[in-house]
Amino acid sequence: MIELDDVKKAFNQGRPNEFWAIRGVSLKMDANRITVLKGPSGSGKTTLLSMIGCLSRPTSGRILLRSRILSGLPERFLTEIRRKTFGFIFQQFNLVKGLTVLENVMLPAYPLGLDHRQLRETALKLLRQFNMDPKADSKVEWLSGGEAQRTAICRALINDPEILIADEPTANLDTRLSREFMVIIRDLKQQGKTVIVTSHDPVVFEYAEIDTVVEMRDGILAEA
Ligand SMILES: Nc1ncnc2c1ncn2[C@@H]1O[C@H](COP(=O)(O)OP(=O)(O)OP(=O)(O)O)[C@@H](O)[C@H]1O
Repeated sequence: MIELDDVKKAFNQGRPNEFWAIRGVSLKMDANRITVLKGPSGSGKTTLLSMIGCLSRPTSGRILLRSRILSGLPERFLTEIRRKTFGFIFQQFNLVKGLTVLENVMLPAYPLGLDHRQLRETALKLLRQFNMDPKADSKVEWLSGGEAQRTAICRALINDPEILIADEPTANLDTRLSREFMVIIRDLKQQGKTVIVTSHDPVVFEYAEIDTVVEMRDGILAEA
């Protein structure tokens, strides 16, 4: 489903502080699988994930989604693919303070211009699924860690993405909540989602339902 072909990424290219964060990664990720990118801090996991999720572009090499080359597409196509194909869960969950749980979940769908009432129904349905409906009208700043996590998951799912991308999703969670997160990920896979997670948390990469663990070191794949 996703193919990386000798992908490289440089920051500050051509300047004295030029840095190659990804130095040539080739990788295939199948649909409906859970893939974990693991590796030490600074090994390039987030950089690689953001290129897969069309949040940034490779300096060289190709990224293909269902055999379609993404890396050369103009920005507006890339944005559209990003919105419709990917759901994102970030380490700090990145919920928008001052807004309610329901408003946060609806946010990624606004640019798609859907009917507001229908969108609200979809968001409430997701919140019910994750037992967050009693908190729909609460401001996100008052949520517990587990509630913030479930809100972030609902938000990532609002556009019914095929691929869920999670960057260090358990970094701020205790072991119990981290395990709960993995159960949710497993359920999402059973519903047909493809999941790509970066993590250096053993609760994540040692979880039995993981299909593939890809290890990174200094911007390349570590030898198995
Ligand atoms: N915008 C940037 N400009 C310059 N260097 C960057 C930039 N973003 C990342 N880097 C560098 O690229 C390297 C890889 O960073 P990345 O965030 O991908 O690592 P990571 O494996 O996700 O680390 P962590 O586990 O700590 O999140 C790091 O050395 C980082 O300092």
